[in-house]
Amino acid sequence: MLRWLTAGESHGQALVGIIEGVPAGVTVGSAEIRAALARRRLGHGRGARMKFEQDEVRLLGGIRHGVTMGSPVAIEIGNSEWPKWEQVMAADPVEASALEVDAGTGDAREKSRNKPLTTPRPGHADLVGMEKYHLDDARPVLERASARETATRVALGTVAAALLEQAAGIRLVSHVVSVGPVGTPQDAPRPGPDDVAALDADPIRSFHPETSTAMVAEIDDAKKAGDTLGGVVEVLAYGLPPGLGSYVHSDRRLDARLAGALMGIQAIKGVEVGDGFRTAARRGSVAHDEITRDAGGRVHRRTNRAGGVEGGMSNGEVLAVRAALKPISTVPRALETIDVATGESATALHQRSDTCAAAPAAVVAEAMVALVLAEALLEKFGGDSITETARNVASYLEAIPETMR
Ligand SMILES: Cc1cc2nc3c(=O)[nH]c(=O)nc-3n(C[C@H](O)[C@H](O)[C@H](O)COP(=O)(O)O)c2cc1C
Ligand SMILES: C=C(O[C@@H]1CC(C(=O)O)=C[C@@H](OP(=O)(O)O)[C@H]1O)C(=O)O
Repeated sequence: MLRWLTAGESHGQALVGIIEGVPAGVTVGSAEIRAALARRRLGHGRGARMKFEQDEVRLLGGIRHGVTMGSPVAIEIGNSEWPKWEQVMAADPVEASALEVDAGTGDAREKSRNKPLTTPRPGHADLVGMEKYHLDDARPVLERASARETATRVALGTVAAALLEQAAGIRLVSHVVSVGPVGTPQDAPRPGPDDVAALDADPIRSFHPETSTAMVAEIDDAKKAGDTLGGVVEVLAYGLPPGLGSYVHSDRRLDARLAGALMGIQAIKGVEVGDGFRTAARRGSVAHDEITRDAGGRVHRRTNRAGGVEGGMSNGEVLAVRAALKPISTVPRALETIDVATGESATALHQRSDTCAAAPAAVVAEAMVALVLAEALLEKFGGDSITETARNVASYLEAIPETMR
């Protein structure tokens, strides 16, 4: 069983993630985790914070000399901006004078950071969070509702991705399909697992150069107008064996688990497996993927409209899932809200913010898919060491009759 958990606040000292159930023998270390975290910081439309903040990775347990030991893997991501927030986000009580906004001593900026946030942003967790947890300040809400937490998921996803590749040769790639109204043409080529460097080099993680240019222009335009944008991201997984997940019960369906994991990312409002909503508009004769043999005699689907999942199970084709991201809710031209301190009408709080988070959201979506697939892979194949898992995958594939593969 693979399970994981994260903790930590956006402006806290550090984020922490633990993943338990990783077999021994997976080669992974801080270099890979740092590289994945760097990819999550990329993307045109990211705000100022991404430029000056560093992710400081420390592996606290579960990995020795670059190889997992079978014990829980614990990862800390330190926040290099912590000294500025040390008093505001201190775990233990601090002297009131250290937090008084107008005390006139110490770091005035840190003190202003402690001002109660009472004008909740429409579209963020602020207002409902204050109602639910009986708070008169949005600070404790936004600290955890913030997508800063996705750094931990990307770190844990890196461990899951290493497991998938080393046990079964599964490789993942993520890209941005649309930004606001600017979409990649339907027939544009999709990236393969060897295209990751090209995607990392693109300003918006697009695989289509003309669309990328238009996406960047759209983001610049929205930013100039004091506005924000959403988009659609896609994750592709290559090399999946058939049979991950199951049709036998709703919560074992791979598509249901992927959808839940993707919807669990901040600001994701829709998920599509394969052609999803587009399939609903087709007739059956052109909606499904005919089963045939390729030139090499291997069974495959002529098309992949299903996105690699049939009956809640991976079918051996490329897995393709998309997630729709709503526009950033901290809108610079500030939306109407109320001041919860007075009950009067106000404009929503606005500090620095991302204009569009599509590129990092793609990397986060890839991590979530890796975590779901790793869990499904271990569920089917087990193994306390990666060699045991790999052996189980190989013998399962060999046991599928020739007439079916
Ligand atoms: C990678 C990423 C970065 C984000 N950056 C911001 C941001 O800078 N400002 C903001 O208001 N929301 C940002 N968001 C979105 C908020 O986290 C999200 O709107 C908030 O959690 C409310 O969305 P929900 O209703 O889906 O929970 C970001 C989301 C992601 C995935
Ligand atoms: C810090 C990250 O994203 C943050 C996610 C976020 C939000 O509301 O979700 C708001 C912004 O933080 P702040 O309000 O402090 O500028 C983003 O920078 C990150 O992705 O590492």
